[in-house]
Amino acid sequence: MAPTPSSSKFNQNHSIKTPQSKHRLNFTSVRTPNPHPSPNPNSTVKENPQADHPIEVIGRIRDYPDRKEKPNCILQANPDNQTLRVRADIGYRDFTLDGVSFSEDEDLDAFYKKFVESRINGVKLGNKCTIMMYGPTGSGKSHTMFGCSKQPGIVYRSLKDILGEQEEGSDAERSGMCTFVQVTVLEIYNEEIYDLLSSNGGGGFGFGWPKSGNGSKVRLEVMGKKAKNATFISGTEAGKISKEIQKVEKRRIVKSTLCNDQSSRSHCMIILDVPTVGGRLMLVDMAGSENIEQAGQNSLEAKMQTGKINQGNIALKRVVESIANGDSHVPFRDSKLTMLLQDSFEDDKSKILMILCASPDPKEIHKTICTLEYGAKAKCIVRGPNTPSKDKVGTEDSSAIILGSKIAAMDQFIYKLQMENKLREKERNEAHKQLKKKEEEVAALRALVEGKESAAREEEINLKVNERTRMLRLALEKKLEECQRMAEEFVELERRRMEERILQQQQEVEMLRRRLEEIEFELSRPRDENNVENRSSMDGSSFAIRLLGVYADEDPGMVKSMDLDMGDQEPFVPDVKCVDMAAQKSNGGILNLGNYPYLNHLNQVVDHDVLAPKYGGKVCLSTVFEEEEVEEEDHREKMDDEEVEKGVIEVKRVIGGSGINLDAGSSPQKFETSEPSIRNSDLKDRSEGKCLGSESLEDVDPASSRRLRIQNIFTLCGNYRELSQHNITPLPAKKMLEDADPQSTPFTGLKEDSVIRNSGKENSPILKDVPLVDSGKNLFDLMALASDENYNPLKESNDAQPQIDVHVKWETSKVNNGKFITTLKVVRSATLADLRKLIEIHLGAENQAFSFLVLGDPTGAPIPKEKESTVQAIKLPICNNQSQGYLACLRPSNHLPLSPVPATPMENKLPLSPLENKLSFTPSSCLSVQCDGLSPKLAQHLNSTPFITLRKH
Ligand SMILES: Nc1ncnc2c1ncn2[C@@H]1O[C@H](COP(=O)(O)OP(=O)(O)OP(=O)(O)O)[C@@H](O)[C@H]1O
Repeated sequence: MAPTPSSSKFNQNHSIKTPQSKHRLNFTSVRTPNPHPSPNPNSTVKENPQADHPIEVIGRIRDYPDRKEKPNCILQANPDNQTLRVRADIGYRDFTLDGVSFSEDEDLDAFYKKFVESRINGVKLGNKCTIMMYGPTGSGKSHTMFGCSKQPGIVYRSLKDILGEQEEGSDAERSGMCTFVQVTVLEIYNEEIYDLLSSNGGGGFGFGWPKSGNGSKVRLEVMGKKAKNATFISGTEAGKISKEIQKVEKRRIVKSTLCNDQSSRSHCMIILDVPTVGGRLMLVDMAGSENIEQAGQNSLEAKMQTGKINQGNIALKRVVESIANGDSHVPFRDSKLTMLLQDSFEDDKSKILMILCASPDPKEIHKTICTLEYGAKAKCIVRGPNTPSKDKVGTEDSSAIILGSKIAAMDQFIYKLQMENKLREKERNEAHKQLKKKEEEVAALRALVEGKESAAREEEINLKVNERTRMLRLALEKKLEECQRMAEEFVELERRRMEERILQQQQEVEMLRRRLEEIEFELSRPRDENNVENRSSMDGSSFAIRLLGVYADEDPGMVKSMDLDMGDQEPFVPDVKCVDMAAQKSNGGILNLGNYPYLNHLNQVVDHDVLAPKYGGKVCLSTVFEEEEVEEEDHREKMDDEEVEKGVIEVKRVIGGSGINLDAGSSPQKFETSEPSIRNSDLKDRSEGKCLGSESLEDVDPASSRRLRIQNIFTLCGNYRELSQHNITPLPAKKMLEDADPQSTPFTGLKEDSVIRNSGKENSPILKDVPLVDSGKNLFDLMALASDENYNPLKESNDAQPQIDVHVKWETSKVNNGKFITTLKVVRSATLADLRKLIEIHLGAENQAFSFLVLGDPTGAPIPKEKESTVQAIKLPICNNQSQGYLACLRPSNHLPLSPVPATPMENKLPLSPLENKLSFTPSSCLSVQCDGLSPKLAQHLNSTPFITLRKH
């Protein structure tokens, strides 16, 4: 049997110190300076400057060249290459080592030269060195130790380094100066030591090499700190020995696990003795420390196997901790591995290089941290000085030495902890500073975002805002006060105006009342005084004569009904609606206003049902003509029994000037009167052909007849009243005409031949070309003329006086450019007063205040209104145009508006009754020329005669 290295004669010179001998580890040959001098001057370290770290720890971080996507590296080496930082999501942790190597940066060759070569050189000089690979499974221990096909590992490189490039039979070998080595390869599996160089079927060196890896392994016993009877190979050629080692390497028990396809299930120990110098190199490839479940070892055998593997690792851990702690007992014998490594820890010349293999994979972080913790603890082991006299001293001295060594180790450990603490504190301070800096930046950004850069600026803005708000509030209050004052002034002004108007209207009402009394007085005179002769002799007032004639008892030709409703409350705007009877005829009873341009916008049919409730309770004035439809004079006799189609001409004042077409024939029963003057009985009489003149009425009821007259007159005298409901019973026109006295009525000669014809010219007013019978005809005459569409000028000219044309225009001034108004056809005897009436009708408004200018007059002065009735139209200057008519030049009065439109919007909103409103706009001179035949008071009263509705029979 080949001698074991321990039994080699080269090792006889080395003293073997065990814990039992109480000798502490001490290196004397290869000593590295203490990198951490004790800060404590009283510590034993100072007293023992020889204190040394027997274990050096190097981190070897593997690489994953085969992976396409490399994992994020959780390990980072500091620039000094002695601190390895493990980064995690929650932070990091630093481990101080003697060196760090990343296989990505340094291949095995570089790693070897950097961290291993120096130790190998020491072995060549006779030192003892133990290089052990420690780390979790799959971390690259075997790879680092044995290498791969491309690059050899530490075993082969060290062998080569120790033996050099020697060849067999060289001069050096012949002279005996060459170096040779003895190599022993052991496997510790399941706490058994197997000799990988020996097999049951083979011999030892030269002849005992196993032929193949399949041979059964020889189990060895441990004797002391060595494997008893272990086989070794010796030689001087590195190549040969390397090949043999490669062969036995394959004999290791390898198993595929979840962590590693080729996981080493055993610890492998290669012992290289250099007998010539006494050097010894122990290379230990430990099995991976692993979690049983994680490794997928579920079977009992696998679990026991893994447990045994871990037993060696745990025992080694305990040994390291025990030595680091300075325990008096170091549990070397807890495992076969530690038993064989005892010399490495105890021999002063022995140096341990622990290579911590780790993975940068974040999944392996837990194992990596455990490995680094273990290595950091091993690095702390301190070996005390080996005093020459220690063997001689007694037990007490040895104890003192041990205690001193322990104290020194503890001091060293404390110092290291303090240094680490300081380092941590420094890092914490730096982190705190950075945190503070970041917080300041965040606060500055937040202040910038929120616009709170400075409190002073904000305060300034607030002050400005407050000042501005105060100024605005003051200005607003000032304006409010001003508005309030203006409103009060305006209200006061309006109130005064109202009062003035009320006063004025009261005066007018009083005046009307007096007029009424006068009229009553006149009407109450004896009947013989009211005959035509007497009337014609009364101041030549033709209008009064006609008025009385109209209401004379023997006037059967016309029936006028005038309703008076004293409860009128609605404001109304002057607006005239004339309904052409002829148009009604041709239109089947429906009145057509389309021929009247100024009423075109009013051309809509309004149902009486709509009007009845609206105007039923108002003060109304209406005169209704019921015209018999007579086609020819020869058929008059036959028409007595026929139902006569009736037309209604109504002139209304309606709010807002809305136009109305009345279909009088369609629903005459809706025009029921509320006045006794036109009762149903009266109407019934009418339908029977009786004349409803004053005389007939008096026959029926003298009191009511009188009342009717008074009301008619009152109505004529100027109240603006709204048309109300009239119940019109169709009357045979012929009967009415027969009953009428042609001598006693002013309408004699008018009949259906007297018309007001629409000339059809563009912009022609309704009363254009109106033939004026004579200057004595009043408005009734004129309107009666206008109601006949069958006007024949030739016939008229035969029955009446010859006519003249009067061209009416405004006087040229700054506000009026002499606009032409119309041409009127009047009889030669017509006066300017008659012209005035026609012009006012033509203009469609009653407030047209103007004066006639006699242009031939050298003064050019206007003719006073009182004299208009005395001046004939033929006195006007002759116009030189083709028609050879007369020119009536009108000068608008300044004090009255040319338009009936209210001057101010407030006038539309006056909170007065219609009567009050109307009085302010009542034209004072509207009909003055017509009143020449009456007393001044009556004439004045008639000036405010309202629009009327005529019913012609
Ligand atoms: N630095 C590296 N570069 C390239 N490949 C490597 C490196 N380290 C390890 N490997 C590869 O990883 C695999 C596992 O490595 P290895 O067998 O050395 O791990 P181990 O620590 O010995 O595991 P176990 O304890 O289970 O034996 C091997 O295939 C190996 O070639």
